[in-house]
Amino acid sequence: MANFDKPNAAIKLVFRGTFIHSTQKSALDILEDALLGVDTAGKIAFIGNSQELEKLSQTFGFSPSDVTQLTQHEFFMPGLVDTHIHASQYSYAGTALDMPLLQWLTTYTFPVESHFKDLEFAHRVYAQVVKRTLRNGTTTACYFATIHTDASLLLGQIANDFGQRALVGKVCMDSKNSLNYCETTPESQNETRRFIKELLDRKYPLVKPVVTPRFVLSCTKDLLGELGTIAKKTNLHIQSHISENVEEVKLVKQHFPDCKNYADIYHKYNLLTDKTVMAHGCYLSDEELSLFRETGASLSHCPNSNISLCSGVLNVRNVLKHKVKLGLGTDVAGGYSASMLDAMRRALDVSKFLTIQNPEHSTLTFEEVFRLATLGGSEALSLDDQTGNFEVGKDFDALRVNLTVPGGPIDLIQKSEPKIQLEKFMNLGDDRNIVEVFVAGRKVVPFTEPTAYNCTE
Ligand SMILES: Nc1nc2[nH]cnc2c(=O)[nH]1
Ligand SMILES: [Zn+2]
Repeated sequence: MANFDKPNAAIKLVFRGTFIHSTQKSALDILEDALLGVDTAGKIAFIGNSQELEKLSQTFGFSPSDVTQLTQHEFFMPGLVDTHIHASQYSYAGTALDMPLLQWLTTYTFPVESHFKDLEFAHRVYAQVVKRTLRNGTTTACYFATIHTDASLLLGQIANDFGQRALVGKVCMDSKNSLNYCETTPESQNETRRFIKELLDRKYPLVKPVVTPRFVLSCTKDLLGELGTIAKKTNLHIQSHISENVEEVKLVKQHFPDCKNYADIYHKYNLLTDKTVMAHGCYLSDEELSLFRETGASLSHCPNSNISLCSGVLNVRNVLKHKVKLGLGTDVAGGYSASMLDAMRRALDVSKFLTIQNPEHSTLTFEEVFRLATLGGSEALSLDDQTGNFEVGKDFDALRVNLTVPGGPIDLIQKSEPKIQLEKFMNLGDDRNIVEVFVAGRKVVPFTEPTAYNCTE
């Protein structure tokens, strides 16, 4: 039986073919020879069996000749959700991975981020990262920008122009560092308020601000307190980093001797809410994970970054056992790849590495990792009422995947079942296989470039 609500908007797209997604009940739900309709508001109006075509076309008022048929080597899957990515670090992605976190920040990261007061430079980098991630199937991205308000607003504008769903954070940091890449406390507070107001005033349908203390070592207690208050008043998302690296955890303990543990510091300043996403968490204790569970805060697992900066290893199985919401992140440029396909592969690698170390460890399956990259990510960002899978009423955020594109990376395609096709795509595929990307029902890849971005760089 088809799933649908009463029709309340006209249908603009209907697809027939294989749909693969995760649900609450199952990491992998495969619908073969299915029909999915998208209404003019970009929402999934119905999903059902193609035998119901006649009835659905009458109920929803579309013509069966308008149905787009997928080939046998194609399927639709939900768009990928990158729960943690530094748009500003994209300019040096793939380089500078020879130091641990704290030295890496002062040697490479802060000098590059300082350049984003130059809006032309910011425009170039931000347009590239939005395009690259969209091409790689990231329909939702949770971005860190830099401390610069106007450049952060520009990132919001560019995501909106290209049609990517995005949470955008102007980074807050008022603790002195050797490079002077920081703000005063009042500056950080006032500019955060201005950033939130100006971004909300623009009424971009898919782009929202996120309160972004960089991490506790970059912020004074006054600033953390004020950011907690701002997030509470505005009911906005919050993002930061937690427990990524041993040296960082040690310093945090020294700076906050009164707090029980790292998670407790954020909690004390009202920064652990059901709209908080914290990156990494490699060294969180079971007690801290329980606090995440109680507050509804989530974690972003960034395996490429954790390996590349030799930071640590997150035990995802243990996080899931504690019922903490969890998604995947690329963490560009600590992670060298902006592709969520890479994040999925590295998540599997890390899990297998844990099994090598301890054969009792229960390795993640590719189905579970698929879930983390889609529905899990949307839950981690508290956007699962809008995106993450193909439930009726959600926005149609989707990738049309074709395993047999000419010159593509996947050979030896036999007529295989959808589950095998998905596994092949996850392990061997790349952006050439992502032939179309939809966000809220709008086709955003291939690009119909806004003319302002029409450059060949
Ligand atoms: N990976 C990573 N960790 C951080 N902790 C504080 N800032 C950062 C950053 O930019 N990247
Ligand atoms: Zn990060």
